[in-house]
Amino acid sequence: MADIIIKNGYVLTMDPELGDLKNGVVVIDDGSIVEVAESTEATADTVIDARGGVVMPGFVNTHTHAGMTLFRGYADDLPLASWLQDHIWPAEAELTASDVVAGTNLACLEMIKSGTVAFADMYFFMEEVGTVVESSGLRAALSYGMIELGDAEKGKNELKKGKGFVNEWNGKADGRISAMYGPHAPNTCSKEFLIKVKEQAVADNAKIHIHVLETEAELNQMKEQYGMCSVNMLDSIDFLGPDVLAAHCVWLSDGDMDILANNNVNISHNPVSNMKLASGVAPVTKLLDRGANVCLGTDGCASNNNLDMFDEMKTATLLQKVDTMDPTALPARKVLEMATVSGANALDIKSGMLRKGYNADVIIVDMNRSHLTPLFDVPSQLVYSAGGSDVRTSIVNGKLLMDDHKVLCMDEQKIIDDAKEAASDLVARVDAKN
Ligand SMILES: O=c1[nH]cnc2c1ncn2[C@@H]1O[C@H](CO)[C@@H](O)[C@H]1O
Ligand SMILES: [Zn+2]
Repeated sequence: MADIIIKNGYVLTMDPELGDLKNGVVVIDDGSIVEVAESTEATADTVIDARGGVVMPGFVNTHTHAGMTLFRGYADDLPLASWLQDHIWPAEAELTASDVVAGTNLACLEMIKSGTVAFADMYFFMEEVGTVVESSGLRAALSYGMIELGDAEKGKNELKKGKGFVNEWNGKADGRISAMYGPHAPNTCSKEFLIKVKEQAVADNAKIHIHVLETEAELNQMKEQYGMCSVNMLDSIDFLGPDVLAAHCVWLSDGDMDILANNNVNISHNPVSNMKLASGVAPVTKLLDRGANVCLGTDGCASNNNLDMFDEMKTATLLQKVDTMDPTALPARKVLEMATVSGANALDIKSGMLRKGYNADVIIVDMNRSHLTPLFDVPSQLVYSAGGSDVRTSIVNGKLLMDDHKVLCMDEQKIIDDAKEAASDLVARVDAKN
């Protein structure tokens, strides 16, 4: 007897070999998908009727700072440098472990409700973040954000903290959690420090999550400091490879794109954040033309201001269309692939596709809604018309986290109340200091 059978739904497998099943079944047992077919002989403890819904792999959000949900709406309509240096960093200086717990719980709740099954996070108090993720039921690749600012002594401490986290958390929660090294960016971490980080990551068999060429200011600073851009500098120290998740990659030359693609670097595109902070437009279409693995992230809630991957997909495609002045750019199915298959590849998890042997990380999207009617093309509808609140059911690692819009793994109201309180106390502390 299997654990769960989902039947009567439109199964969008995202598996190029299997394609879509207009009326199919997905059978789940012991955390994995054991069958995806037109029908099944199997029986299960739980049978979910997905009539009127789309059964699909859940989303992989490849760049966020979950704890930053507490800063949702706190400092908007500002350029990145001032946003970060004058508002976010002073506020983060007051953050406590319990604030990050409250913010990360809120983020996990929001992600579960909007169909995200896995995310890559870079932040502080990561042990606490790990504990929250473990109990939420989600899957995550977590990293402690190391900011060294060219200070060798600070660098030593940061790397020690990063290493401590990697050694303790990589593979935890039945393998749902992986731990990465998180050097913040090439302009906030020195070349010498980045060399050490790479060495340590290789030694620990851990991946690296880093911001790269998010702004023109970073590009100019790097040229001044090193006589070359971030991508060239990282390439010069053999930093780049399939173990690297590079967030943003907005200010790339054609040569930089070749380097990233040839080194199989995973690129997290975060279009909403890039538009909100007016950072620029990442050359996604050109990167994809070069065969690069481009995935999708929301970035933190202070620069988005939500964690909804549906918003991210729609924005990604609209932005490429207007940037290239080509309405055929980044079609719906391709952007869905970025949000599922490519994200799973970037985090090296067997999710992002409904296929036998893959993780049972599955969502059901309710299509029986006014704004989703009529339904001619499922990928188009998901990308251009649907939103996070259309997600009805969420399963991660074979466990039901939300069933028919009811969250089963956490106390929704308590999480909202705790986050409200933590945010207002935090802002009061920041105001008292400044
Ligand atoms: O878009 C961004 N660019 C650069 N830094 C960011 C962005 N969003 C958040 N952070 C900052 O990165 C650190 C993570 O450990 C935090 O300081 C967070 O505020
Ligand atoms: Zn970021």
